Amino acid sequence: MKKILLLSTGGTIASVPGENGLAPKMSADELLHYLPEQNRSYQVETKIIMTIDSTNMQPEYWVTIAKAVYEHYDQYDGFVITHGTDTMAYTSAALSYMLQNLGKPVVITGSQVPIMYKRTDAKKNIIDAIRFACEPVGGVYVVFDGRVIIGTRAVKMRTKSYDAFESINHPYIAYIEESITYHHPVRTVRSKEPRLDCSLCPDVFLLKLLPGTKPELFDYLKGLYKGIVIETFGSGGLPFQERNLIPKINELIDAGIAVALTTQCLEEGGDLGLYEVGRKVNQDLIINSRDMNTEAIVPKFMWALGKTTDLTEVKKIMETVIAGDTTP
Ligand SMILES: NC(=O)C[C@H](N)C(=O)O
Repeated sequence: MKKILLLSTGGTIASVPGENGLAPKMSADELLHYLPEQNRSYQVETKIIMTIDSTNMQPEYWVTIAKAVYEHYDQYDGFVITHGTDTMAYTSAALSYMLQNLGKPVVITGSQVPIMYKRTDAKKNIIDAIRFACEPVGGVYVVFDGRVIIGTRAVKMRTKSYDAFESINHPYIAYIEESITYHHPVRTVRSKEPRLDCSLCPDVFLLKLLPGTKPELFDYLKGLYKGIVIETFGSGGLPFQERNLIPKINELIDAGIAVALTTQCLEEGGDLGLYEVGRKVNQDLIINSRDMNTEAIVPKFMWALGKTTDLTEVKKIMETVIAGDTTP
């Protein structure tokens, strides 16, 4: 019989209505009590890690979650983490970097509707997550609405519908119905020991450009952050007429701040070399995020900057494919 550890962190799934609206209150044990009794081929044990709305998630809490999995790694066959949906994709990506060489599944799930409500999606999602946590695969996964997504590729697309998450720039791994049907192969490392690598520098900023972004903004950011992710237009376009951002970005790099460029387009990634507007920045040190999702770029950047402040090294880590985060 498979032994699974269910770790709860809060979210809508564990929320109850109160005077100020929905707030997470339930423990992992209470969540489990809502599941129908069935002839289970698994045994689930529980542990509360935290009880927060995932809006309040912090990089330091990702470390707490990673450590909880790592500390119990040998005692269980798989792990399920219940989590709020709003920042679930950031957490799943963060865990994908911090938990290396996984030979067992770490599955994150949540729900759009609290488990105590009649029309909840929580029961299905938890049962699906437990079922996938029994599979002989390693790595971090998001299981939601019957779909399995690798941890670095999930994006929350919808605020209300049950199919909140999509796998962006990567195929779905599997679909969970009566049985689990795989659609994409997963590589499981069994020969190596799992490794906890949770060096994190939280000083990362994310900037979405708009027509008219003020270059002076970067002077302010320079003193506050060690890494800046810029969501550019289209394939990597940065404005260089009127409010010219290029000198400011090069100044940041000269000051030792790492700059990663990505695109505001959700699908197909950026290509900095394509247009004149993308080629004008310091090509040697600017980080090209290609088709990584922002939810993965941010924790990866924190993780890379937690190891080194050498911009060449940071660029190397960021541009290395890890846990399927970029299309090679
Ligand atoms: N559906 C949810 O879980 C949303 C909730 N605000 C959270 O992220 O914790």
